Order: sequence, then C-alpha cells, then structure tokens
Amino acid sequence: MKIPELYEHKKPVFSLEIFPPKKKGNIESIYDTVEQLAHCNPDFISVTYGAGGNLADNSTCEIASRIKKQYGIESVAHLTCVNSSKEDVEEMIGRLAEADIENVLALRGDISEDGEMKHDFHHANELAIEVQRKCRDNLEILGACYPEGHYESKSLDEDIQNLKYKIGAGVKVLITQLFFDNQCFYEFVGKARMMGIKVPVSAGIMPIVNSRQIERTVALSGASLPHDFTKMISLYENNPEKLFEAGIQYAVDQIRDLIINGVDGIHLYTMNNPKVALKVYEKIEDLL
Ligand SMILES: NC(=O)C1=CN([C@@H]2O[C@H](COP(=O)(O)OP(=O)(O)OC[C@H]3O[C@@H](n4cnc5c(N)ncnc54)[C@H](O)[C@@H]3O)[C@@H](O)[C@H]2O)C=CC1
Ligand SMILES: Nc1nc(=O)c2c([nH]1)NC[C@@H]1CN(c3ccc(C(=O)N[C@@H](CCC(=O)O)C(=O)O)cc3)CN21
Repeated sequence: MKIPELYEHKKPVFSLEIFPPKKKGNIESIYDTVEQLAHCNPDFISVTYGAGGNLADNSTCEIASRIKKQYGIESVAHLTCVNSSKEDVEEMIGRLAEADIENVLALRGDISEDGEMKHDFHHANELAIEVQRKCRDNLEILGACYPEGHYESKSLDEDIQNLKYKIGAGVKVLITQLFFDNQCFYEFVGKARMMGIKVPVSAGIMPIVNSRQIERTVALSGASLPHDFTKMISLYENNPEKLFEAGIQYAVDQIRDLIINGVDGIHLYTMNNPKVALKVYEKIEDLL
C-alpha cells in the first residue's frame, strides 16, 4: 500500500521505526522484534539505513520486504544519499522496487565523523528527484523534518524554506525528528502550514527509558529538554526501574496530547525494544 493514501483515510496514522541489527550475522533476530511489534497494530514499520552506526547495506531492503510479505504489515525503507555515489543510489532504488517495496524515506543522512562524503548528492531533495526519475509510479517518497530546526540551518524559517524543496521533489509525507516538547511541534506545524506546506506531518516520539540513551539521543537530535523532562531524569537517574516507568509515561503523555490536538500521525522510535513499544501502545490504544 502506498503510505500517503493511508493518511487520507486514517487519523492518526500509527507507525513504528526499527534499525537493522548491528552485526550482520544477527539479522534473523530482528524478526523476533517485528513479531512482537505486530501486536501494536502499526499502520507501517520503517527500517533505518546506516543510522546510529548500524549497517548501511541490503539488510534494510531485506527487512522491509519481509515485514510486508511475512507479517502483512506495510513498510518503509529508509535511504540516505550523502555517503553514496549516484551508482550506489541507483542500484539501491532498483533493489527496493524489485523487492516490491512501495515506500521510501528519502534522507540526506548523517555526515560521518571522519568527514568522508561522496559528492553526488548534497541534500534529501536531490535523492527524492532521483527516486522520482527512476521509479515515479512504484515508490512513494516520505521525508524528514525538524520541529526545532535542523542544526545546520540558521533559522527555523530557513529550514522550512528548504523543506519546500523536498516537497517540490515529490515528498508526500513528513516524519519529524524526535522531540520532547510538544509546544515546539505545534509551533513548527503552524509555521509550516503558513508557509504553504500541506502534506501530513507525523510526530516522531522516542521514549527515553535509560540514562545511557539520553546523551546519545540529545547529540543525535539536538532536541531541547523541557523542565519536566530534566526533572524526571534527575529524580530517577540512579533508579533504573523508576526511570523506565517514568520514561514510558512521559512519551505516553506527549502522544496523548498530540492526538487530542489532532496530529496526523505518531511515529514511535522503538529502538528495537518491543517491551517499550507495547507498554506505550497499551496506554494510547484507546485513542488510535
Ligand atoms: N539514517 C536514517 O534512517 C535517519 C537519518 N536521519 C537524519 O536526519 C538528518 C538530515 O537528513 P535530511 O533531513 O534528509 O537532510 P536534508 O538534506 O533535508 O537537510 C539537512 C540540512 O540541509 C538543509 N537543506 C535541505 N535541502 C537543502 C537544499 N536543497 N539546499 C540547501 N540547503 C538544504 C536543511 O535545511 C538542513 O539544515 C541527517 O542527520 C539524517 O541522517 C533522520 C531520520 C532517520
Ligand atoms: N541525526 C539523526 N540520525 C538518525 O539516524 C536518526 C535521527 N537523527 N533521528 C531519528 C532516528 C533515531 N535513529 C537511530 C538512533 C540510534 C540508533 C542506534 O542504533 N543507537 C545505538 C543503539 C542503542 C540501543 O540499542 O538502544 C547504537 O549503539 O548505535 C539507531 C537509529 C535514526 N534516526
């Protein structure tokens, strides 16, 4: 199924995100995770590509394909371009289409720490154009957006202007970077609508359930930390069980508020942890 159509018929769309296992030999382990995540009744599951130092290879395509075929759940394959040549990207697009994947999240990708990058693509809109050129009728394109602005942009306005290039290049649904302050999301969506962006925007939520995640997540996302959030961390940083429960509740409160305020979709960054996803799901199921 083509994901943009889902947003025409359902509100909120509820989606989950997973990443391929780090070690190549462990690829089968992800299917246990998917099997458990299926109990959350997701409208789709997305699979990252080269995120957080994980594999950027055919495993994204393989996993996204099996999610559809074996579990009957719609999938989205992430694809990044900044560390790839035009030939690499063309090959990957061909593979996705061959595997009957119908939806791709077109990303620039994180610039690797050693600074090595290829120079065929600079931004996500260029990748979207390439996907359109190669597979206009077979692949729907989703894109990423940043409620607090991407850290490379001078201002939120500039970032939203750049977002319009992606939409011009065929992106039909946006998924946000994770955030902990719903007010940032509401202001961002209000501004984007004023600036002419009409596509559905799913809110990306990551439950923080252990202290190890905090630093890494903040570094990756640049998300600001509201007072309630830092209070929760300082109260429970030495009590893993309490932090786990409080982290779930924080995400649940965020999601319930978003749904009540009419959000188009909720995209849950599961970090391959079905226990967390299921606990969140149980507490929001009545609103889905
Ligand atoms: N690997 C994965 O699965 C995931 C990766 N991400 C990460 O999100 C980050 C950025 O990815 P995208 O949003 O796809 O990048 P992007 O290319 O859309 O935006 C990156 C920066 O460039 C600016 N920009 C965008 N288009 C431009 C243009 N045509 N001309 C000038 N400036 C432009 C933006 O305002 C922003 O500051 C990366 O750090 C990516 O890795 C996010 C989600 C999942
Ligand atoms: N800048 C950026 N890059 C991304 O890849 C990205 C975002 N932002 N925002 C949303 C999601 C979050 N993503 C992530 C983040 C971390 C890992 C990851 O594998 N982290 C740890 C494992 C942590 C764990 O198992 O709990 C790692 O060690 O790599 C994967 C995908 C992908 N996405």
